[in-house]
Amino acid sequence: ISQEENTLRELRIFLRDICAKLARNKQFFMFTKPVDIEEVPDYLEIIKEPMDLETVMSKIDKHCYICARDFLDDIDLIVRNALEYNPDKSAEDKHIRHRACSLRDKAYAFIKAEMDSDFEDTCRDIRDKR
Ligand SMILES: CC(=O)c1csc(NC(=O)C2C[NH2+]C2)n1
Repeated sequence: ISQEENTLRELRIFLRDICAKLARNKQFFMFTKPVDIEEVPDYLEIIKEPMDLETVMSKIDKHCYICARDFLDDIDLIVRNALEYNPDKSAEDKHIRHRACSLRDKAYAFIKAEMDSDFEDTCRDIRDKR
């Protein structure tokens, strides 16, 4: 098995651990599964590229992420979608926007804490030459 495959396997192990920790957090339950269109019928009229933590987990297993940056781009998409769909001054919208910002900060903090930067640099080199 090539050194590249060893590196990408280790990346997947890191990302599964971080994604599981985010999905376990009760604060983020509204981000753990795709929005139910029966419950929120206008969601797909507003949000053109839905994303959620269960989908992120399945993308890890499908080898969609070659570096932590790719993973964080999908976390940022979850956050952006929540901010766009919940723009109002209402307490409910403010609450969801606050949780979305907390999700982003926790994800970035876990990556920074658990991944040394030269490991990410190695992953970027693999991505950039593919
Ligand atoms: C995942 C996500 O961002 C989401 C799910 S429901 C929701 N918002 C509401 O249900 C209403 C509060 N203002 C609209 N946002």
